[in-house]
Amino acid sequence: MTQRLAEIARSAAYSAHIPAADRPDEEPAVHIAKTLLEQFNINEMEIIRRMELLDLTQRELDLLAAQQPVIERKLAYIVARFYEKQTAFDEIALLIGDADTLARLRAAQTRYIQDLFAGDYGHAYVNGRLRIGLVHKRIGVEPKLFLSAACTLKYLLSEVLAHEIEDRSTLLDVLRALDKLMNFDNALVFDTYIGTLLSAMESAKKRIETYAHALEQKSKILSTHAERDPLTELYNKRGMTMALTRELNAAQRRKSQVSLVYMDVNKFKFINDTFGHAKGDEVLRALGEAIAKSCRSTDFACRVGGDEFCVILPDAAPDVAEGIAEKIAEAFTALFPEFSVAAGVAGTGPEQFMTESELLEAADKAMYAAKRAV
Ligand SMILES: Nc1nc2c(ncn2[C@@H]2O[C@H](COP(=O)(O)OP(=O)(O)OP(=O)(O)O)[C@@H](O)[C@H]2O)c(=O)[nH]1
Repeated sequence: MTQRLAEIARSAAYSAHIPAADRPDEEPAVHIAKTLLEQFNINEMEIIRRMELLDLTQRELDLLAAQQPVIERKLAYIVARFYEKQTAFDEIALLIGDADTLARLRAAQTRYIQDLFAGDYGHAYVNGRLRIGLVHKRIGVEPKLFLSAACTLKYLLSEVLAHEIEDRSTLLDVLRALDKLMNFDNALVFDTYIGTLLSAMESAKKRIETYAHALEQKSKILSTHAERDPLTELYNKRGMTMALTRELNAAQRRKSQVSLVYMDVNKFKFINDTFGHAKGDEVLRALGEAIAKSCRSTDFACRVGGDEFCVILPDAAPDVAEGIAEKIAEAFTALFPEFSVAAGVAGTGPEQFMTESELLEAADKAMYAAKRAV
């Protein structure tokens, strides 16, 4: 390993030796607080590895640095020719867009050419190449356009070097070194380009996940609404049907009973007609509350339409359901002594089972029988 590469390796080994927490320049894991080198995990060892992969030696780097005076003399010419060639492509001219941008790009390109022959290919150099990838991604320069620029520049530099270096063997060595260094640079540019693309995709994915979660919550709320009666907040007919089907299936599996209380307000039409619709609503809400308070959390209190209510009681025999119906009726009459409710009960299981509609019909019939008996 040459002297400069050995120095880089020593400093990498030194920083790897110190625990992360004790390293003064160690940044917290916040993305924005990290340098590009840190974000892309490029340390001294990585720089050396990349150079080794391209067989780019210190001798070659020194050879490039030795060409600095030649390049410095021809710098203005190279930059001018470079933009002449690049802006001949419509899409590149369009991308550059205006004179100010062109002036900024000229300055950046001048610095890059100087860097190529400055002899220092450490941290600052690599950081500069990574930044180019980042900027190209941000302003939307596609890799094919970047490669076109890299090719144009290499051609111009080779042309100038070929003109200035008389010794053919030295010229070939310099051109080979230049080729390797520019490949080293391009790999860094592409790494940042791809890395930036990936993090943009990652953040888009996160945004989509957040959006999907919000949608899921919203659809849960909507489907809850679809099963609820807005006046009493009890299950509506749809919610009742779903719950009854589910509970009958579960009871058949468990070989248990399901009972149903069916009830309505006696002469509700009269209440509406005499005291008004608002009073009718108040009575319905009160009955809904009385039902909800009288049953267990595993029961389903439902308003199936108009003044008709029902309670599904899983794991309950009809006599338990009778007790609940009485409790509801008492709670209702305590609120409205002048009004009354009628209730009917039916049960099914644990061996033989009625269908949903048979059970509903049986409870409804029992309710009408009770109504007639008053
Ligand atoms: N206030 C109010 N009335 C409703 C609502 N939904 C239905 N109704 C009314 O409830 C009444 C139900 O009347 P019926 O089915 O004849 O019941 P009823 O008068 O109690 O008769 P019986 O059951 O035989 O005692 C109808 O007048 C409907 O217009 C509601 O949400 N609010």
